Amino acid sequence: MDIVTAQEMYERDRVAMEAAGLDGKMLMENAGRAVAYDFLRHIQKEHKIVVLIGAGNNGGDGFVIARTLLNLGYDVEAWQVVPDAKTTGDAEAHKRIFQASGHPYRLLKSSEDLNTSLCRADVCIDAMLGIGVKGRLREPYADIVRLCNERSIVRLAVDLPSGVPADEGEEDFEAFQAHYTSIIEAPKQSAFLQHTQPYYGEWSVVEIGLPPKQLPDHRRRLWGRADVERTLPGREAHSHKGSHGKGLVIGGSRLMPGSVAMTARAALRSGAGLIAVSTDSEAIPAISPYVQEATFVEGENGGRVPDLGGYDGIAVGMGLGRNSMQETVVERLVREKETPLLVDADGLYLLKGFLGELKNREVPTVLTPHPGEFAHLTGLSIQEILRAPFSYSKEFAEKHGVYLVLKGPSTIITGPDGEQRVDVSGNAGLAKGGSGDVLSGILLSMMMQTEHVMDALSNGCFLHGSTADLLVQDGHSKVDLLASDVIEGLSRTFRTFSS
Ligand SMILES: NC(=O)C1=CN([C@@H]2O[C@H](COP(=O)(O)OP(=O)(O)OC[C@H]3O[C@@H](n4cnc5c(N)ncnc54)[C@H](OP(=O)(O)O)[C@@H]3O)[C@@H](O)[C@H]2O)[C@@H](O)CC1
Ligand SMILES: Nc1ncnc2c1ncn2[C@@H]1O[C@H](COP(=O)(O)OP(=O)(O)O)[C@@H](O)[C@H]1O
Ligand SMILES: [K+]
Repeated sequence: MDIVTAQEMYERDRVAMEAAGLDGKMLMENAGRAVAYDFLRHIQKEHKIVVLIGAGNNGGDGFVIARTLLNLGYDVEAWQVVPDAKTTGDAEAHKRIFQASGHPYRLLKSSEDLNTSLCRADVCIDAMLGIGVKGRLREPYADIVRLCNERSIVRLAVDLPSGVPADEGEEDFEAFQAHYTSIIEAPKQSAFLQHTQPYYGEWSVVEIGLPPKQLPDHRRRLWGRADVERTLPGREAHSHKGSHGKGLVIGGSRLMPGSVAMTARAALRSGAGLIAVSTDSEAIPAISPYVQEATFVEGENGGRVPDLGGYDGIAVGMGLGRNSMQETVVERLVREKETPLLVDADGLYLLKGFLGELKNREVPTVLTPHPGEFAHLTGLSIQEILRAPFSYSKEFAEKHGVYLVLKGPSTIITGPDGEQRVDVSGNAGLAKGGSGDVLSGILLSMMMQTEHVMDALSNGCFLHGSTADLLVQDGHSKVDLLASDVIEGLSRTFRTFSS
């Protein structure tokens, strides 16, 4: 499913009209009806419903929604919150259809009148502003949004909660606090950002009849279960351990043996054929009982970088430490040009001095920072990154020729050509030390078994997050979940794909 900016959404509507002959009124009818039927899951016949209608096309959708619900026998009051002269075009046309169907609407004169209605209502549908919002809410919208947010009432939003910007980059806003948002056609960037996503509540997307084959490809999409089913590598009856990748994991130290142990075990649990670990010799006794299937390797004079020949993928950085000796390890790996490389955790800190060399690597380089690590790599603040993660990821990945996995509740995966995928699986049970180490192991394994790196990374993120989701539905809570539980839970997730 594509993720769009407001501009891209307008472009899609234009293409639908020009290339497929759909007209704006038709799209509005489709949108309003699809949203109304989507809302039925959240409303009951005995509910009193208030529909708030703004001046633009979002308001036009509101007239269609109110008419559809009235036709179905629901108790609906439609409130147009702006003067009649403000509604024009398709929205005005649908207002006429609404009236011609025998339905009256109320015009907002003062917010007290509306408040009386809201006091009696069980459900409030926000069809005031959608992707056309610019800047902070003006009156009367700001006042109405405050009234709605204060009331204990079910709040449903059409396309976007009014006031929430569609695009990333905007921080100064006030908005309708929805319990549920029915998004029209394609999720907007703000559905995935830490500061805007909470206004949406739960959400889903309704289809309104745009012609998929004619639409521009903005190369930014939500990665879901169906995509994983389509691209997840299988296991041939005649495969052998060499068919599934020989990986090297470099990291861990005397005081941090667990990280690299979890990476190695997660890689094996995700199907890697062979895993070798290069770590501090003092850490080996702690690691080997936990991953008996792994072998241990070392470089000359007990060094961290062994002979790198023969591996299908290398992951470096988990629990590695950050001194100058380890910096040399990262430097050597960056200059090694034959093996796909994943860099995480301490490796990312040490990588900063060698960013300029990444472009020279001839095989994929994958960086897996959380926002703090990405801030270190870019010199931006965490807040700046969270405000516009799509653009900063794209800029960085294109500039350095890397695959970037920017982790968080919505993980953004960006390719060196700027393509982006978003994974929203996972839950706050993963907000615990070690989750990232497990993800690195899964990603290393997927990279070695999948030709297409973007698929490998997207699938790996999905497997990690959806395992955590399965575990908290059954057997665990978000409080007790451990990173090592996610490793053992992978078997359940893989079984859902093979059955
Ligand atoms: N064919 C299509 O495109 C389809 C579109 N669809 C629907 O249309 C929606 C987009 O419609 P849209 O472009 O009319 O914008 P919309 O969100 O209604 O807002 C515009 C109004 O907001 C006002 N306004 C702006 N900022 C403001 C502020 N800060 N504070 C207060 N007011 C503010 C602005 O006023 P102005 O600045 O012009 O005075 C103008 O009156 C989209 O989200 C989807 O629901 C579907 O029907 C499917 C087909
Ligand atoms: N609240 C959350 N919801 C969903 N996923 C989360 C949440 N918090 C963390 N995660 C996921 O858990 C992992 C944490 O990685 P990271 O921050 O590197 O952890 P650590 O370094 O402690 O191992 C990432 O994959 C991230 O997407
Ligand atoms: K809205």
